Amino acid sequence: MKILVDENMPYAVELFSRLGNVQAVPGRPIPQDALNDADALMVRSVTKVNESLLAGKPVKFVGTATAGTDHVDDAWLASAGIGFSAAPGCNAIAVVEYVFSSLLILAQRDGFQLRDKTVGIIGVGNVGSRLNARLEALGVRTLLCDPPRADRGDAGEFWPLEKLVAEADILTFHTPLNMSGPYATHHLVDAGLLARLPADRILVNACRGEVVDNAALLDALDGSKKLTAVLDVWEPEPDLSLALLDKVAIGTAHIAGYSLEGKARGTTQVFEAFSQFIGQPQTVPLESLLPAPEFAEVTLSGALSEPKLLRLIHLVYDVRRDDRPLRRVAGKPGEFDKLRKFYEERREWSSLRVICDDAATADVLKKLGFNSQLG
Ligand SMILES: NC(=O)C1=CN([C@@H]2O[C@H](COP(=O)(O)OP(=O)(O)OC[C@H]3O[C@@H](n4cnc5c(N)ncnc54)[C@H](O)[C@@H]3O)[C@@H](O)[C@H]2O)C=CC1
Ligand SMILES: O=C(O)C(=O)[C@H](O)COP(=O)(O)O
Repeated sequence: MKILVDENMPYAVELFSRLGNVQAVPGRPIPQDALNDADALMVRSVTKVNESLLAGKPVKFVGTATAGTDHVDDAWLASAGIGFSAAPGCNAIAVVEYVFSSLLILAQRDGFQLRDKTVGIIGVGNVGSRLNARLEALGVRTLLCDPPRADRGDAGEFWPLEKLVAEADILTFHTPLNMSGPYATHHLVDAGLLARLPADRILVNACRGEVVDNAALLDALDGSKKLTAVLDVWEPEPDLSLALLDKVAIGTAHIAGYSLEGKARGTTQVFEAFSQFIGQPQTVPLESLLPAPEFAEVTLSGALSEPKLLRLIHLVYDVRRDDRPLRRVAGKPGEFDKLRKFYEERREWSSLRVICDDAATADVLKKLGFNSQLG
């Protein structure tokens, strides 16, 4: 059995070799001839998986080591009898930590406390619900918008997007890209929404570029009303608007989900789904794959202020390390994808043991996802 894997899937060659012959290939573009004798294909978000890629090929299973699935025509896969699995939630923690780093940097730059702001979360799934829990642990007021969950009658208080537009100081988007239907998200942020947004708001997009009309956002950022934008995703990728990059406070190359843990979970989730599909079920504990972190333990004295939290989280991940290189290379062919391919190792907050002398601090840090303890 031949299994094609995207070369940007850590641990994929090692794991899938347990099940067959593995070939690692680039995902954008995927070499067509490699598909001619492939039984299974493991991709990331940069590979469009549809009839034109796979019709007439022997592929029986497709896995995507990603949370988003807008690059996969799953209806066509089902009609062609091809098995499919994504990796829901694999990198949700990484996206949350990206958003926290960004917001605390803006708080420091603009002289505000996050806990004095209201954060509107649009899309309260794996990312949005974890973000909500961590913001609540810090005492930040949140407003949640998730019409599909509201319509399903899920527990919790869900609001229409317009309430968030009117009341939230910060709007952060964590929806799938839905091109149509009752819950369409394509250009959910358009010129009209941007015009209704009061001054001095922060907008974060770490889901899909097309959820925000990038031309309208550029116009808004060029206008007289103060607006701050953080963009990890662009319309289009990889050829983002250089004018827009110049105007955003933080801009990165679609790496919000790129913690080592997040990428490794993506690989293990599709590996486990595929091993099940072929009748050889196997599970892989994440700890068996991950190396020891660079910084494993720190001690923290006293109560937790936001500036102290900013310094602590930036021992693990500071989003500015990803903003600078994008500004350096944006516009040069191939460089966006290179930043993603040669991504410097990044860990999640849980990799850092924090020994605290203050019980309340230890408690908050645990709720935020650190491995904290009273020592
Ligand atoms: N920048 C990055 O590196 C990453 C980006 N993503 C993107 O973020 C998206 C969200 O990720 P997850 O939370 O893991 O997905 P998820 O599927 O767990 O959650 C998405 C939530 O959005 C809600 N939703 C759907 N349509 C909506 C609408 N019109 N308005 C408001 N809410 C709506 C859904 O009901 C669901 O609760 C993914 O679909 C993916 O496109 C995900 C991971 C990493
Ligand atoms: O999981 C998702 O959805 C994402 O957006 C991924 O983090 C994107 O990473 P690649 O699959 O493009 O490497």
